[in-house]
Amino acid sequence: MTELSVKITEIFYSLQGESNTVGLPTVFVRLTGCPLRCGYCDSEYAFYGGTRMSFDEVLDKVASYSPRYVCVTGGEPMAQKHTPALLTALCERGYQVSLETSGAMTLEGVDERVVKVMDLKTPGSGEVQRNLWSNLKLLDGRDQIKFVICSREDYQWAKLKLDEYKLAERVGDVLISPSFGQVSPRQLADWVVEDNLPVRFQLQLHKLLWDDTPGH
Ligand SMILES: C[S@@+](CC[C@H](N)C(=O)[O-])C[C@H]1O[C@@H](n2cnc3c(N)ncnc32)[C@H](O)[C@@H]1O
Ligand SMILES: Nc1nc2[nH]cc(C(=O)O)c2c(=O)[nH]1
Ligand code: SF4
Ligand SMILES: [Mg+2]
Repeated sequence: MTELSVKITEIFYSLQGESNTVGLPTVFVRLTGCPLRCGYCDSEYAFYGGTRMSFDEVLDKVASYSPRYVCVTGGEPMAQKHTPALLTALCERGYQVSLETSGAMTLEGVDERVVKVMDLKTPGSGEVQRNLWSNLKLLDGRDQIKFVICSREDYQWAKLKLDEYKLAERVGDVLISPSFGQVSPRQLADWVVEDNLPVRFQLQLHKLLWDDTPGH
């Protein structure tokens, strides 16, 4: 059998800056390439280039940090055909594996053990039409849904979707955060409190700590 490989932008060890494992030491595997173009994307450097690595090379690099948590991100990880197999290989090694995804591609075939963090793209992202709503039925109480808010209109849209799809009842956490530098964190926090929204508000911890430097 030929060995499977994936295209990788970076593998690094840092503190989880997002999701409900925020603050936990985590290895990040950032896969190259994304078919979306969210206006706020902070990972454009992962759109092109990258290095093709065999699964063994990826697994060895991850193991060199002896992590408990591994976060597979990108780019859009699900845009590479071998990502589901890589996720399973990471689970087999005993890591607690999470997947950061736009949910624009089907999540069918993703290992049950993987915690899926699916970003529902808002109108303000410019990619709302890419949301694959059928993915919602593949999420369960261990998974998370995320809204990155660019404006008051985005906030109102998120509120509607929360209600329409009963999102808070489907997943472990619905996360809401400001698009960095676009909406004031305080403003978004006030809206959430005012409306008693069933969400977990968050700021990207790594940006507060390390100022958006790649590799953190
Ligand atoms: C870079 S993306 C990679 C995974 C996948 N492509 C996605 O969009 O979920 C990881 C997460 O960072 C978020 N993100 C990207 N740029 C951001 C910004 N400027 N402010 C806040 N969150 C941002 C995305 O919305 C997404 O939830
Ligand atoms: N520290 C840190 N935490 C993160 N959580 C999700 C990230 C991502 O880019 O997907 C990320 C990232 O780039 N850095
Ligand atoms: S889907 Fe993710 S990686 Fe792709 S452009 Fe949007 S935020 Fe960036
Ligand atoms: Mg990031």
